[in-house]
Amino acid sequence: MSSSKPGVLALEDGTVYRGLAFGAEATIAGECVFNTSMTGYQEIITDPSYFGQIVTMTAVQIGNYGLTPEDEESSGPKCAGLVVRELSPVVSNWRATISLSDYLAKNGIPGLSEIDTRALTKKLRVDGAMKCCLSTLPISDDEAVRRAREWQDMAGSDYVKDVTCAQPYLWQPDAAANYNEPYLPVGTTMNAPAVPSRKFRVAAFDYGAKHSIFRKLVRHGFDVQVFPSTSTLEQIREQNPDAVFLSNGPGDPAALRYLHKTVTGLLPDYPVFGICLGHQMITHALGGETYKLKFGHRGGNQPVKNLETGKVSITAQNHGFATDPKSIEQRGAKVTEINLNDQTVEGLRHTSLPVFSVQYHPEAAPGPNDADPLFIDFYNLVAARKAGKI
Ligand SMILES: NC(=O)CC[C@H](N)C(=O)O
Repeated sequence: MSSSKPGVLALEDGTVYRGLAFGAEATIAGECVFNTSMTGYQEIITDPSYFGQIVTMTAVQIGNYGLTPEDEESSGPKCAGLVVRELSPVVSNWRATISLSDYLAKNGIPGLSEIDTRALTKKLRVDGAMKCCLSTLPISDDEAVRRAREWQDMAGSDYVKDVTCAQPYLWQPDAAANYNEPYLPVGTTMNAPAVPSRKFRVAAFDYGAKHSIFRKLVRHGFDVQVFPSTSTLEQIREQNPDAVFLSNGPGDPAALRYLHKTVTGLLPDYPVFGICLGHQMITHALGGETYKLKFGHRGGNQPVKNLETGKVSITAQNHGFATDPKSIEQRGAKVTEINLNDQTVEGLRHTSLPVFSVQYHPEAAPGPNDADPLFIDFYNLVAARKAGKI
């Protein structure tokens, strides 16, 4: 429940919103973004791609089903702060173990409610993503605006080093996997898709991955060895994986030159599947470019058209940067998917190597599961490579 204590959100353009504080007592600055998902606030808060960002939820009431350990997408909340219209005064869900406010307080993240999130979202859509300051402490409007302006923009910064794993490890299938399948009747075990009898070993770069992506890979026939982002080509080769996966992650993709270099080295040797930041790393590894979108795509209702099949899927997304299509078309790759809202690049495929990627999150969590077939495509690609067919 929100306290009766005031809190403030200030944008770098001088706009100030006053509301009620919840979560931790803190003053933080970051990039102000909005997410249009109707459900899944826990998965959003714990998605490491939001590192450095203050997330505004456009759904009008947040917190009504609480939080549960199985829904964590990483070791804890990763966004810098949370802004909502109404924080639910009740938590009503048999799985809930903690309220949103207590969870954020426990983890040092401030939240702000009673904000006109529709006005804020419209502003970000018109003027673009902005630096901001969120405070649940008694600071003046001027001080909050000053802190917003002082924040060092994410452009040029490496955020991946703050969220990647410390050591390589083998992903262990966990009980939470059961909760992330669609249409699972409560209390039953999962009616799993036929897992192929032959398993492949995938080396997965953790740039700030969500747990659900590893769960999806396991469910589609992969043993997942997770590697820190700084792992070298030699460390990967030593493991002799059948394929490489590049995860999502936070921050500016252009700033990560050491990752571009590693991926350039991997592309000729392994089947590679990249998502979101991983897709952007493939872009840069090929010598292509990424650029910042005006206000990004964040939510579970982003329409994507596959240019090869004509099929449209509704996807889960969370990104502020995109691939420049011309820059990759000159480098041996082609655009396979576009976002129907703004025609920006959502997928690419290399024309001669077994390499493909998507800008969206095929693991959803939260979001629709339209993109599930991509995991089957990846498995089939690896199988074809192992059989010497490609
Ligand atoms: N979800 C992600 O991997 C985001 C990638 C990148 N940080 C962006 O905002 O575009």
